[in-house]
Amino acid sequence: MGVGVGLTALRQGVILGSTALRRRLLVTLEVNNKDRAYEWFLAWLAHNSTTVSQQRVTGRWFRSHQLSVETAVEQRNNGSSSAVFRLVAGPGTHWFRYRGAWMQMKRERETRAMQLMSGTPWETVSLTTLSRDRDLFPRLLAEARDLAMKNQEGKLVIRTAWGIEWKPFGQPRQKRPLHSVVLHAGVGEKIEQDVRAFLQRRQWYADRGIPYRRGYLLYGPPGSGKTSYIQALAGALSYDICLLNLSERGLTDDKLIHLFSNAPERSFILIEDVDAAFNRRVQTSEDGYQSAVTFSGFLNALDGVASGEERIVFMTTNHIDNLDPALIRPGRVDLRVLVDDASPSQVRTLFTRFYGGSEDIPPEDVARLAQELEVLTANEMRSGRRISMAALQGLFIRNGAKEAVESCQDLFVKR
Ligand SMILES: Nc1ncnc2c1ncn2[C@@H]1O[C@H](COP(=O)(O)OP(=O)(O)OP(=O)(O)O)[C@@H](O)[C@H]1O
Repeated sequence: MGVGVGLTALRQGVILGSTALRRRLLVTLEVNNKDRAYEWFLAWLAHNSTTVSQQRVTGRWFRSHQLSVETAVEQRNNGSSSAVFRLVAGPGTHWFRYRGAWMQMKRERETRAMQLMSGTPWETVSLTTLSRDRDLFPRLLAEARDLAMKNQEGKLVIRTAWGIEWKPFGQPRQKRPLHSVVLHAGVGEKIEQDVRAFLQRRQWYADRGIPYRRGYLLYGPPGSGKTSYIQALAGALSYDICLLNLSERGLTDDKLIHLFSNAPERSFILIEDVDAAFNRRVQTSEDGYQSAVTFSGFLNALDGVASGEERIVFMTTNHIDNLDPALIRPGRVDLRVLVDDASPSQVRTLFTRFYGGSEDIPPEDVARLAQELEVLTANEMRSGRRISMAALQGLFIRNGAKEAVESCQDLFVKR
C-alpha cells in the first residue's frame, strides 16, 4: 500500500513539476481566425514553405505531413492569370524554425461551432516557443503583416460582404490610372476634388457634431465609365472598395447596418445599380428572389449611428428618375454627378490614347482621324444619336485606327 501511495504521489509530482516547468520555460501565442493576423500568418507560412509549381513539397525550414491546399489566382505581368496551389499547414501540430528558434504550431479547427454570421468554422493557431524567445512573436507577426501589405502595394483590393464581414474578393488588382477613364471635361475633377476636400475636413465635421460621411451618386447610361472611375479614384487615393450587393441572399437589415459600420478603414462602399435594388421599395433580384433588406433598413444603414468614423458611399444608377427621393436627399447623397455617353472631345481623347504613340501610324494621321471622329460625333449628337464609351473602347480594341473611324457610325444609337 505504501509503495502504491508513494508511486501515485511521485506521478502527481512529475505531472505538476512538468506543468510548472512548461509554464516557466514555454510561452504560447494564440491567434484565431477572427483576427486579421490569422490570414497574414498563414500566408506568411505558405510563402516561406512551398508551392506545387516549384515542385517542392516541403520548404527550406518548414516541414509537415499535414498540409491543406489553398488555391489562389495569380496575375502575370502580361495580364494573363493562372491558379497556383499553396500548401499550407493543415490542422494538426507542426514545427518550424524562425530566426534560430524552434516553434511549435498547432492549428485547430472547431467543427461543431461555426461563426454565426459567416458560417465558417472557428480556427485557432497556437504558437509555442521557449520563454526566452517570446520577443520573436511580435517580429514574426510584423513580418507577416508587411508581407501581406507588400502584396497589396500599388494594388486595388476589392472586398465583398461575407456574412457580416468584409472579405477580399479575388486577388488584389492592378490599379487603373485615373487619366485612363476619360470623362467629360471637369466631371472627374469635380468628384476627385470633392472627395479630397472631404478627407481633409474630419476636424471640421467633428467640431460641428456632423457625422463624418459623404455619399455620391454617379448616374448615366450604361458603359459610360461610372464604375471604372470609382475604382480608379479609389486606387489613386490608396483606398479599397467594398462592393455591396443588396440582393444578396441572406442579407438582412441588421447585417447591413453591421456591414456599413464595420467597413474597413480607407475604403469606399460601392453599391452598383441602386435603382434595380429599390425602385419600388421592394428589393427583388433577377430570379425573383426577394431580399430581406427593406428600403427603410437600407436608409437606416446609410444614416448609421452618428460617429466620427469616416464613411464614403458611392452609388451608381442608370435611371436616376426611378430612385426614391428619400434615398437621394442631401446627407445620403451629397453629390450627384451625371456621367454621360461620349461627347466629341471624349471620343477624340480616347481615340488619341488608343492609337497615339504607336509606330504603325504617324502622329499626324492620328490627329487627323481623331479630328474626323470628333466632327462625326458632334454631327451624330445633333441628330440625337449617341455612343457609349464602352462601345467605343470595344471598337478600338477590335480595329485599326482607320477601320475604327470608318465603321464607327454604325454604333451610334438613338437615345
Ligand atoms: N469614360 C470612359 N473612359 C474609358 N473607358 C471607359 C469609359 N467608360 C467606359 N469605359 C470602358 O467600358 C467598360 C465598362 O465601363 P464601366 O463598367 O465603368 O461603365 P458603367 O458606367 O459603370 O456601366 P454600368 O452603368 O452598366 O454599370 C470598361 O471596360 C471601361 O474600361
